[in-house]
Amino acid sequence: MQIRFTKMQGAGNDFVVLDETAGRLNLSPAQYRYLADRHFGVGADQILTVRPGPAPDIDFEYVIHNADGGEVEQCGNGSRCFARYVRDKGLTTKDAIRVHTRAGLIEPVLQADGRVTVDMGAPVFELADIPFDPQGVAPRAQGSWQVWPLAAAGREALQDAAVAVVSMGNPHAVLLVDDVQTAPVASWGPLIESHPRFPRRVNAGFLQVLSRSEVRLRVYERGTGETLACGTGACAAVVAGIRLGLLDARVEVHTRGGQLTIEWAGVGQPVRMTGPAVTVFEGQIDVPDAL
Ligand SMILES: N[C@H](CCC[C@H](N)C(=O)O)C(=O)O
Repeated sequence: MQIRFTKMQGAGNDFVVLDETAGRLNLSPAQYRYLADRHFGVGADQILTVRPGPAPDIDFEYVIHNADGGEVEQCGNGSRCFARYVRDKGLTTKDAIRVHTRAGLIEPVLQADGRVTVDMGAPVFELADIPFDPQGVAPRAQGSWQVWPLAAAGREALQDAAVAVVSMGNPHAVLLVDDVQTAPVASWGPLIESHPRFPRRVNAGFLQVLSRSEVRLRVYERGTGETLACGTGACAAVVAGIRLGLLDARVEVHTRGGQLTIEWAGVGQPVRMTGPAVTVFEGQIDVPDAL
């Protein structure tokens, strides 16, 4: 099957964008994996699919698949690239669009400086909605909030690890570290991602607080591994930092791939994320029908 695609990146988190506004491609998980493969396919952290909106007052639908081929609820960096794509392709003339995702409605706004600001909706803390199953462990008070121990059979390396848990429509576990450069992302990331207390797995964020308005963040993403940036991860990390009493309402997040600005006014309020969205190249690829 010949497929046209656009390669994009937001703070180094990279995407293959597919246009289904004129009809469905009906790809399988194996075909999504093929597109994301950095040796046999195009190569990307996630595959973003553009579809017509499900209602007259909603401009588009946005579908996200991780590199492992699994469909997920939300992608922050991808939402900015999505907005850039539909504007540059002339699929809309608006600078502010309403987009339906599995996690609900988001509203990206194209800024004059080329960055994109997205209302990512309000974070969710109810454990069952993360989802997070404590499996009998109790939270530990930390600062003005709480964190959850991760010690478990088969995960002895996580003996001293405890995380804040937040959903941005997709699940996040946020671990405070002294230095992201030396943080055990490669070793602890997979152990947290597939931890049995997260029934749908989880994105694992490693957060270093530099000041009340500046942090460094690395994320081992569910279904993809460590990425150069994670937009929903930046939102979740700042929300956790604010609830723990460590951060103010507007925070600059330094990731390995670039800088994101996250703003949150408190529980019940939406998280606003601002950052880059760049088209890298366009192409066409023959995706095998049977994989
Ligand atoms: N790996 C994430 C999806 C992509 C999120 C990330 N790329 C972002 O920018 O938010 C998950 O499984 O929930």
